Amino acid sequence: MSASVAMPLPAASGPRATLAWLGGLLAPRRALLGGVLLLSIGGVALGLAQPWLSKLLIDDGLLARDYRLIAAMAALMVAAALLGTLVEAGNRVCYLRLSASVLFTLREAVYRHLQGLSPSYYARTRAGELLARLDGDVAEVQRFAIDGPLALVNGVVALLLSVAVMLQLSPELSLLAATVIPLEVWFLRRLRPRLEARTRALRDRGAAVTAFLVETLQAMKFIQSSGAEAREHARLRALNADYLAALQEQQLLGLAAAGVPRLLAAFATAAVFAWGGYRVVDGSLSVGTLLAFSAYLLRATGPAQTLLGLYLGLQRARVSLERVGELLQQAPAVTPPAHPVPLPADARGALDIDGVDFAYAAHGPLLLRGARLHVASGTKLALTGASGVGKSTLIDLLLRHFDPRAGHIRLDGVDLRELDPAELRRRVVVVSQEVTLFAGSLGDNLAYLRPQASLDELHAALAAARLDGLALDTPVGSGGGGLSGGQRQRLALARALLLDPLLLILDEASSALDAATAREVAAAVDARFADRTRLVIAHRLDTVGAVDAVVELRDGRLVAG
Ligand SMILES: Nc1ncnc2c1ncn2[C@@H]1O[C@H](COP(=O)(O)OP(=O)(O)OP(=O)(O)O)[C@@H](O)[C@H]1O
Repeated sequence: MSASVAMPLPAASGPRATLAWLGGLLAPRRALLGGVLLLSIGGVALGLAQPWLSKLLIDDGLLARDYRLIAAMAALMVAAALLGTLVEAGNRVCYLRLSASVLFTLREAVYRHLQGLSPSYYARTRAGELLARLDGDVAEVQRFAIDGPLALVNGVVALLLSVAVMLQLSPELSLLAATVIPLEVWFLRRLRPRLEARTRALRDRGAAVTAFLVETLQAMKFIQSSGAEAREHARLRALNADYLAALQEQQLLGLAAAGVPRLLAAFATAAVFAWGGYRVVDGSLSVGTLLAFSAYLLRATGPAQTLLGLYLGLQRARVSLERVGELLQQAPAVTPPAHPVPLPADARGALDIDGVDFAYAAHGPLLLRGARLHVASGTKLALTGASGVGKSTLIDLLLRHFDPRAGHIRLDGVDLRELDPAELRRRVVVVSQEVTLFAGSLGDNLAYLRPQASLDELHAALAAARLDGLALDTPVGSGGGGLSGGQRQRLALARALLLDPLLLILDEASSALDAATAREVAAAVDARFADRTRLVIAHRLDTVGAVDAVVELRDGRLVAG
């Protein structure tokens, strides 16, 4: 499963590139896949031995009244069934291990890729849509990646073996049974494009329902306060109706896909019995041969159906491959350097913003143009600017969520593009207005950025952030449920107090606190980080304590305030 990280992503879009990528996924599991294939072929061969044994039992044992042969054949049949069960059990175990390892690797690889995408990507993508692709589509791809080769090998082997035995038993009846094949091929060709289109529609509509649920469940309080429950209920009903329509169409096609070949197989069997029965009556065919032939025909229609199902499964998997492929083709906003430069050992948090241009869209208007600022280490700087002028964007640039279009940002003389992003984000810490908390205890959330912090450190951080009224085991709901807005902000500040940043950025970090508490917490933060560089964004500068300088972001430039 460790192959996930090193696994290359498809070089190009399209099902062929993604299939090649899947081949790469299976390559390290060759041995397990080979084992599963061998065991299933063994199972198929053992299953196919049964009708042959019954033919021998009838023709050479029963009709020839050879009791020893009858006993031997009966014993062989039991042995074959027993061995078949053992082989099947071994096969199940190997199959489960193989498919779980492929599923997890695939999901981890896609998740890892998603971890590298920019905040802009998440701003425009629905979480439920991602969930549907990461869950349903990845599972569909995995099923096909494993079941595909297995069904193919099993189906082909079983079909070839059955056909070989049938030809051996009666070439004439074999030819008769084969007449339905061209009809099946014609039917499948007509069905394929429709099935693919319906499957895409079904998966898209399923994802729309998931996206709706994820969004509205998170916003339930707002929906209740807005009295919008009936409207959202109606939206769900409409989405469900859309889904049902797509499901019905897809199921009907699936029914036709299975039903028509079954009908054709019934025709073939009827023809074989009619003609074969005539030959038995006129004495040119033995009863045992006709019975064995019809048993093999039945066994041949099984694999034929499997191969058919595989062909249709390929259409379904292609849709999911495309949907997963679309995620994988999203390029990360920034590329980590191949050979990162470490920060100097005596780094103190000197920040240089040097002629930085930035725009969100490739050809969009510049939000920052030639922004320039030098912040000496240990300085506490207030950053102001009108709403929407780009302050949060500048912070995202400092964390290297994006790269500037022109110019450089340096921390202690090293361009951010040359640093290992993980090291950068350990040393540049942002406490923002939006506090991210996970379901768990207060202590878990506090220690999230530094899990090895001692209990004493955790308590000290809580006290400094004026949160000492709360115990570490206080339960916290997802999104911080159960805590007040001010408590959440103080928790985020307490988190920062546990860290050792070179540059600490407070982006409206105490906006939900009353002025007195905000000043107290600011004093605690200043005492803890007196020698560190601090960048403070606040609408009310009187709550952040004394600052060394004020800088305003105006018209894309940084000017002394
Ligand atoms: N991911 C994004 N993609 C495209 N445009 C964006 C994105 N994020 C922000 N913007 C736009 O960039 C501009 C600057 O936004 P930013 O959040 O940096 O402003 P701000 O100064 O922090 O505002 P505020 O003080 O209101 O928080 C805004 O016009 C915003 O609409």
